[in-house]
Amino acid sequence: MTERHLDKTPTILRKIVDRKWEEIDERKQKVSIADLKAMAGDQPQARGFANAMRQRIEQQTPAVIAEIKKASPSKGILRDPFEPAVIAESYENGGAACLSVLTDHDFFQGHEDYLVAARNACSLPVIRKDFMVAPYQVYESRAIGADCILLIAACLTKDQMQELEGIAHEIGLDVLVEVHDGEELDDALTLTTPLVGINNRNLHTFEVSLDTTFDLHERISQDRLTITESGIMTRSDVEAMTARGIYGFLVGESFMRAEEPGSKLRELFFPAA
Ligand SMILES: O=P(O)(O)OC[C@@H](O)[C@@H](O)c1c[nH]c2ccccc12
Repeated sequence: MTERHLDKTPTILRKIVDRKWEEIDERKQKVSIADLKAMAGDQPQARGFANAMRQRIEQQTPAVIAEIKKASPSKGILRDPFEPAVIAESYENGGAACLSVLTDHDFFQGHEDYLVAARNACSLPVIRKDFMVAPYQVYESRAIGADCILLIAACLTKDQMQELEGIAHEIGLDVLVEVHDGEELDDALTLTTPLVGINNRNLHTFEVSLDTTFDLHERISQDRLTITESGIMTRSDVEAMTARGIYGFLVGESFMRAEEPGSKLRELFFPAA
């Protein structure tokens, strides 16, 4: 693979990506890419992820991607016991627009089965949250029923992102491209997807600053949908975003730590409802 980001790639991300390539090799021994393509082809039409986001954002209503995540490298275990189907239902009742499910095993304690269980428990579109580096994973995402995939600019070159986006769109998946700085945003804006996520978490230091969104959002044109990601914890964080015209959100931790994730979503985003 071309590794343009090698020197600036943060250690943890580097480790995760190295592990992904091993994992893909292991998986290829069990299920061939041809089998995955066939399974992907047998899936019913995807639930429109980008459309669900666009509809709300155009009405200037919060479009919340509610995340199902058991643990993270920076925070450890977030929720135990962890019941993806119960959480998914709760999120739908709380007014989520879409779901995000972590499927990475080794660093986030996620699983493909969690995505399947969550998606079956509700009618919301679901993004597979994982570290996509190869076409194999894109077909696999469609085969397990995902509606959208994540492309993280910090671990992919522009060419890789364009290739993976092309495959995703060809097989009916939406794409969310994630950036953390101006250079990554330049690459991301060469893609055709309307969904541009700005990660407030610095993957070198794990520090979170909402200024990342405020700064980069200025450079994103109206035809794209900005989604602010990570570190949204309070009602005033939400209001700081909507005051700047940002209505797309991706939130995990603050929901995962709440007893009722959907009630927490409602409290943060729809306090009057
Ligand atoms: O739990 P938080 O701080 O609300 O963040 C959610 C989401 O943004 C975060 O999980 C995330 C953003 N980009 C990622 C890429 C991989 C894994 C996880 C992520």
